[in-house]
Amino acid sequence: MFAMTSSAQSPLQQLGGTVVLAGAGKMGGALLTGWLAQGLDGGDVVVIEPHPTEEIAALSARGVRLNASAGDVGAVSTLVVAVKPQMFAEAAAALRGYVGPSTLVVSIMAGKPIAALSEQLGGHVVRAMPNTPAAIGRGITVAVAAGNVTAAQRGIADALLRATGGVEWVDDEALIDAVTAVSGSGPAYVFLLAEELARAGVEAGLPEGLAMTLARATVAGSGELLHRSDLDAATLRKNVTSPGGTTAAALEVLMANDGFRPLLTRAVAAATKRSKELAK
Ligand SMILES: NC(=O)C1=CN([C@@H]2O[C@H](COP(=O)(O)OP(=O)(O)OC[C@H]3O[C@@H](n4cnc5c(N)ncnc54)[C@H](OP(=O)(O)O)[C@@H]3O)[C@@H](O)[C@H]2O)C=CC1
Ligand SMILES: O=C(O)[C@@H]1CCC=N1
Repeated sequence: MFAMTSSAQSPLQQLGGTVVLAGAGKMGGALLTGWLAQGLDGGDVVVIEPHPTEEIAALSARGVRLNASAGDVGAVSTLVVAVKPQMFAEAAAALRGYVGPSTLVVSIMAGKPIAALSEQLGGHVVRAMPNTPAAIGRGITVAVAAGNVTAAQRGIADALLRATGGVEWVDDEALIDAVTAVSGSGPAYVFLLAEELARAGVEAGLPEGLAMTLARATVAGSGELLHRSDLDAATLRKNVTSPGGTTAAALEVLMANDGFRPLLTRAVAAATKRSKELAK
């Protein structure tokens, strides 16, 4: 768990009303963890979730209200929509009641465009794409605001998203499909790398437990080095690669014409295409 800032300094203390989180699954739950860790008062949060985990249900001890009806919630400053895009049409019917004329709606759903959100929910829409390292304050989110989002609302969205890591604002909504494919889905590619590195280690003769320990520590340590270093990824890679050594032998395979580049290009293209399909 990352450190909590003092409540006096947290912009999450000044959101000016209730935050409703619809969908407290893997990503919504990660965001909520981040908000509470960064000083958002549980009493300012309502979670709408048909099947809450024990962890989410236990947050009632911190004042979080679970499945409070729209009529009981009062003025909603912000509705964060974190249900699956395939569930949105069904969810929207119930969520509309939480949205007033000046409610900020922050959607993290893959694919769903601002126009669909505005049409189904009303309010002032920010479309955002976070990723699961948000749970430890190390996420990265890209956000785009509808034309009717006020500067104050943009500040609220920024505070909520920044509580879980970095935030990049863009003006062009069309970028979000590729963003989803790179950083939204990206953690899965990195975890797959850890899985496959361990598997390849076992094939090279390592005991399974040791192979997983090495793969996990290598991916995590390399990620942390990339995070902390001023050097770019290519330079850090070159720093591992002794001339005529073992890394050069491996990179010859990974950087071949049919290697990592075309594979990742195809993977990102497939995810981008899927994001566009989810718009419907
Ligand atoms: N996972 C990730 O890494 C990322 C996900 N996203 C986006 O976040 C959203 C959620 O994804 P993820 O957390 O992975 O999915 P999950 O299935 O883990 O979470 C969605 C949650 O919403 C609940 N739910 C279903 N219907 C409703 C409803 N009508 N009202 C309120 N809650 C409801 C689901 O309950 P039940 O399971 O019972 O149906 C579930 O707990 C998606 O739109 C996804 O595109 C964005 C960035 C990254
Ligand atoms: O797989 C998905 O559709 C979601 C969006 C990005 C990460 N998970």
